[in-house]
Amino acid sequence: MSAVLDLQGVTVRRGTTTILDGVHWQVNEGERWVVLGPNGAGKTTLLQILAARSHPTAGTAELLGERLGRVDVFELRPRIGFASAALADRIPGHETVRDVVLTAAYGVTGRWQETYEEFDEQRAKDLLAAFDVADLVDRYYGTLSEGERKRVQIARSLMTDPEILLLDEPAAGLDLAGREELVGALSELAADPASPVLVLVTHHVEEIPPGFTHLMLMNRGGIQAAGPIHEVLTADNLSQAFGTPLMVAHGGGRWLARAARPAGR
Ligand SMILES: Nc1ncnc2c1ncn2[C@@H]1O[C@H](COP(=O)(O)OP(=O)(O)OP(=O)(O)O)[C@@H](O)[C@H]1O
Repeated sequence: MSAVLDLQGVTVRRGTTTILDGVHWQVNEGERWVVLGPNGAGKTTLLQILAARSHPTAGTAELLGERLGRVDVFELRPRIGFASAALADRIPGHETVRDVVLTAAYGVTGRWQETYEEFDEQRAKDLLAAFDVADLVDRYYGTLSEGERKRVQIARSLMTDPEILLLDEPAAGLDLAGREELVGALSELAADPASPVLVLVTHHVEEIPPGFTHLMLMNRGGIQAAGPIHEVLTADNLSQAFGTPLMVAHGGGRWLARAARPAGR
């Protein structure tokens, strides 16, 4: 069985700066990955490659068996769901929630003159229901709370029934209740065998939904450690990646991290 994502020596340079430095990484069918790392580690740059929105400067990236540089990215992108703050910023505030989700079928963010089948309409409704926002279907996107927007964005990213789903900091900006609801929804997504391969980027171990199976810890454009989450998410690995002594605890399917030495001592 070939890997769903296969990066071999992926390097990204911008000018004289090396942002990703020889990344080797494989993701297989059924896996649910968290990518964790400090500011500037290269997480967003990595996701841009995985979303077929950027090419490596060196090395090879195979997404769904297709090598970047040898494939029409416009055919590849609908097979890869992607939700990020940058994409969300392009959604017009006057778009209805229904259209925000529906327009993903054409890979656009504003409804124009496309026609949609009843099948598309039903799928959009089902996805909104799956993320508990079905009752918002006629609301304008610009009137939603941040938590509601995040759920709509994830529903949108699943509209094309992708084989990979990339989520860039989905809990950023949410309050505690909003974060917990989103973590619950993502945990259900992770548990569903019909879900695509999931890759979730975050800065915080508290945002890792139960059911995520693997972790890649990034640091300075490289991989600090990668593998099954219970092997990789250790105090030593986390402390090295974030450059400060940290402790890690696990319970009830959730993770928690804090300074190894309590503040003030
Ligand atoms: N076009 C560019 N030219 C020069 N440097 C860049 C460019 N794009 C990104 N960088 C640098 O590459 C590094 C990695 O950026 P990236 O956004 O991938 O990190 P990140 O892990 O997503 O960070 P954060 O957690 O803060 O979002 C940063 O130091 C950033 O300043």
